[in-house]
Amino acid sequence: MMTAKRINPDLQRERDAATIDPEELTRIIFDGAKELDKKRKLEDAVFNDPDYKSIPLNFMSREEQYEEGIRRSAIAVTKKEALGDLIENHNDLISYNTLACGIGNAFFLHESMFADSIKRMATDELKQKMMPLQQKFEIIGTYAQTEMGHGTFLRGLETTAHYDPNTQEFVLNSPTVTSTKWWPGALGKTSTHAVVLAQLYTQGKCHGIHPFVVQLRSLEDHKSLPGITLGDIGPKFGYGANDNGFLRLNNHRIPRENMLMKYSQVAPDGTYTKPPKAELTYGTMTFIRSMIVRASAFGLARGTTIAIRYSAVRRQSEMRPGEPEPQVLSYPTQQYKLFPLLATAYAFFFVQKKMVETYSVVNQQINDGDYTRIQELHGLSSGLKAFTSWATNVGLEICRMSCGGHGYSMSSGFPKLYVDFTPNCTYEGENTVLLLQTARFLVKSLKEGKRGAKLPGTVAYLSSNVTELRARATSAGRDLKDPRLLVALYKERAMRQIMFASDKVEAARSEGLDLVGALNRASVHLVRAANAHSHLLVVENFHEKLQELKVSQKLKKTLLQLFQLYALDGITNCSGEFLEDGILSGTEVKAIRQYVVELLPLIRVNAVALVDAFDFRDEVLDSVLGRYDGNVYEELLKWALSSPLNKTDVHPSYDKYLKPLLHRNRSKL
Ligand SMILES: CCCCCCCCCCCCCCCCCC(=O)SCCNC(=O)CCNC(=O)[C@H](O)C(C)(C)COP(=O)(O)OP(=O)(O)OC[C@H]1O[C@@H](n2cnc3c(N)ncnc32)[C@H](O)[C@@H]1OP(=O)(O)O
Ligand SMILES: Cc1cc2nc3c(=O)[nH]c(=O)nc-3n(C[C@H](O)[C@H](O)[C@H](O)COP(=O)(O)OP(=O)(O)OC[C@H]3O[C@@H](n4cnc5c(N)ncnc54)[C@H](O)[C@@H]3O)c2cc1C
Repeated sequence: MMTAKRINPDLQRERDAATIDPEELTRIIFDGAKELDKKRKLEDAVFNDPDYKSIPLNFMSREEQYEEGIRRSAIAVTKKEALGDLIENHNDLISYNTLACGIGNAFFLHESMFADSIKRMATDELKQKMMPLQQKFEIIGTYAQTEMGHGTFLRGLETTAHYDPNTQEFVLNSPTVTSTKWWPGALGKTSTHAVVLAQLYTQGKCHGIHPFVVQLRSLEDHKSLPGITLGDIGPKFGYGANDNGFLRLNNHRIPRENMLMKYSQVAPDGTYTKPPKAELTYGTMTFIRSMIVRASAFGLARGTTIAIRYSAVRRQSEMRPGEPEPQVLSYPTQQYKLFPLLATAYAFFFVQKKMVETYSVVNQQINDGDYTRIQELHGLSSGLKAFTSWATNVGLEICRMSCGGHGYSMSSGFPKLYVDFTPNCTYEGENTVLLLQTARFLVKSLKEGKRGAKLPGTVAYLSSNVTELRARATSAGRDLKDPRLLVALYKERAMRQIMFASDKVEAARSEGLDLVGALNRASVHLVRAANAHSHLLVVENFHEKLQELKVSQKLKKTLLQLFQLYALDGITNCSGEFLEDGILSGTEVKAIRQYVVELLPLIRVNAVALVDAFDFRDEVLDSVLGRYDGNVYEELLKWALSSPLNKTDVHPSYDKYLKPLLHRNRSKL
């Protein structure tokens, strides 16, 4: 993209009129001036490097995309070594890789799920052998769990690992077509190794799924090893540069030591020792789920940046004859589409920080052998992953449509943004399934709370009862814009939804259904309850952040408006749940609907500044509509002219097909 020469005057006016300093907010989003500086230096390192330049992805075939992804990912590994202090932690690494690899990081799973599984679950000996190879990129790993027949139901996986005490090896097989490993990223062509999840058999008994490190390809010529059949699963909705793959195993032998045996073991004679907690095998998924909350915040921030900047530049429909056409951002309906999403992006930025903090604290406890909070972490990460990724998924499509026709062009950046984001709702646990996991934890917590047990932080409110919650809400006063009241209202709504779903579970139980059957019968209500709980966590956390942040008064006021918009708009979207138990009256819901509309012009003053604060460089945004300088029309024309179809004035198909058609009657004339 060209460097900005002149800023579009409409966009400049928006920036001049803002009451907040976007930089103050950017520092908060990126955890302070030092971290922000590091982020920007990383961006400079990538975008000033000619090795990272390529033709736009949209003009490449899938094979070219794959090759370009590998090229960039490979050079990113070598260049990263020269960046020293700029890459201090996992977040820096993700940011760097996302920037450098651009169209798709071929080694994401190598550096996340493959490495994390080994770190988390391997014996010290296996760790010492594998980690240096992994870290120096002498091998490339992926995480092969999902099969053609099962992704969600892990206990139903069919791949087998039979222990042979004579050779002290596991023999791996894919016994059916449906047991073919299917979907793992970078499995088809790139990876040399995988953590493979398989049903463990020893001494004639099945002990359920366990992870094994399996070499797939030769480290000399990259050919697949005997007993291994590998390939790419073909083109997908998005992720064109990634070789999501399939894997079949045919009597493939691996040494006993390649089982990840920190928690469960198979002794040389085949004796099995079970783990202290079966769920420990699932830890790597919890880790990525918590990262998806972060990806949701960034995804929605990116969508709203494009849509709001473009809406400030786009003028349409003179209201009265002769009047200048207004910026579409000035229409209340356009504001109503976009500003609640802007507020949501901020709410998600704050909640992802909480998610990451909680994950790191509980994960440390798990490493130290304390498993008391493992269920809470699972309930929290599953709920927030599902809640935030669904909202972002829907929000991105609203952003795209708010850009009218130009939103449909690849140049808008939306098609790639959407197709790459939407699998966040599916992978790492399909969202409905995850909300059911959260609900299971909520129902249990409610029961324990009633028994007087002390509940962990995120569900502590379930040890109160609705009368207490109602009394607390009333004591907060009845100013419907008061954050304390809004949090109390969300709390009561969540509690009531959880109680309702629990009652349905109990009713099914009293009809004689077992717990699983009862949970299944009540599952629609349970999903609603988990959703309401996750919504509450986002609202409550946003409120806590408002109180903690040490910022200028002007920014505080704007953040408060965003909080109010997020919370009030959320009520209007689920008003039935607030009305049915009298948490709010019909008159109050109507008043809230009006407050939402009244907040829109207040946010409007700072809308562009609020998206500028997300600090997306044009190269990252990759959108003609969302450019910082707002020079949309000139760049749209340039973009179209660069389309390969425009390389020649007359396309070769003219001679092949059009000319014979157009000229077919000429000889008869
Ligand atoms: C600058 C940009 C910045 C961007 C930033 C970030 C970028 C990040 C981007 C992310 C990109 C990600 C790419 C990832 C690629 C995808 C990888 C995959 O999909 S890999 C494939 C992913 N595949 C999937 O995710 C598969 C989904 N399926 C599953 O996880 C499981 O089958 C299940 C959970 C649904 C059921 O399991 P099952 O064994 O049948 O269990 P039951 O139901 O019978 O419950 C038994 C007990 O277990 C308990 N428990 C369960 N889980 C956990 C846990 N994690 N922990 C603790 N506990 C857990 C449960 O609570 C219950 O307890 P209790 O009530 O008895 O006390
Ligand atoms: C882009 C992409 C990358 C991926 N990368 C990897 C990877 O690297 N490694 C890997 O191992 N896997 C990977 N996966 C696979 C992914 O993890 C699974 O697709 C995911 O876990 C969902 O499982 P499924 O496909 O079996 O869906 P299904 O479970 O078949 O879902 C289909 C429908 O059934 C419903 N459903 C299923 N079970 C229940 C239930 N118990 N109760 C109610 N409803 C239910 C779901 O809600 C959904 O509506 C990837 C997938 C994608 C799309």
